Amino acid sequence: LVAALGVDSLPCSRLQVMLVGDSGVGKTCVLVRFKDGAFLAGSFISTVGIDFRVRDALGSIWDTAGQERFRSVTHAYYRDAHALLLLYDVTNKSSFDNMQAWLTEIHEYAQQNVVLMLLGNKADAAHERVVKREEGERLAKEYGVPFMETSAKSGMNVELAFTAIAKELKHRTMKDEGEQKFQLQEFVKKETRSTGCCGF
Ligand SMILES: Nc1nc2c(ncn2[C@@H]2O[C@H](COP(=O)(O)OP(=O)(O)OP(=O)(O)O)[C@@H](O)[C@H]2O)c(=O)[nH]1
Repeated sequence: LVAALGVDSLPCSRLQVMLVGDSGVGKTCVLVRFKDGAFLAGSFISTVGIDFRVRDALGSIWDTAGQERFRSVTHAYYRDAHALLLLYDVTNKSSFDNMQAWLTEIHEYAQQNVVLMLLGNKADAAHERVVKREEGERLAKEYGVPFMETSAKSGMNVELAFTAIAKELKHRTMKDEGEQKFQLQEFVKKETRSTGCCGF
């Protein structure tokens, strides 16, 4: 997992990362893209409850069901998560409107110091886009969370999202206080700028 996350070592053992957000926003696809470098096109198989796609001795990345009926199952896992990737779909307005409810839920069930990142997925689908990048940026700013747009289809920013949270977790658990503090927000801003995130 540590290698998959793109860092050399992670002092904190049993790291848990979770992907959350409405059904159909692309959580499973983002994780499959990260893990296998592939895109699951075509038929959409909804996740049931909770499913882990990446696991080793050091930790796991959990894919959760977005459907309301599984919510009580996923709540139970929130408090063990060290990091949460919260996704909406840029082609689905209600998935974006639901972000506030998700953020409230995270606040209620997750650990106070959980590493959180907001992702606007399906950025490749330019013609179907209904949520502007600026709207995502505004919401993220309001809640003080880092933000980027991703595409499981093209792979845009998928690895970067996992690398950014892994770097943040690594720096948080580092014993060496002399090390300069890692700034997740700054890292994300710089990296998304340098990769030119929205070239569609
Ligand atoms: N164009 C485009 N389609 C995507 C992208 N990511 C996912 N999809 C499509 O969106 C649909 C839903 O993707 P999933 O990854 O299964 O969604 P999910 O969030 O895991 O859904 P639940 O398991 O029900 O919570 C699938 O048909 C995917 O092919 C993307 O980045 N771009």
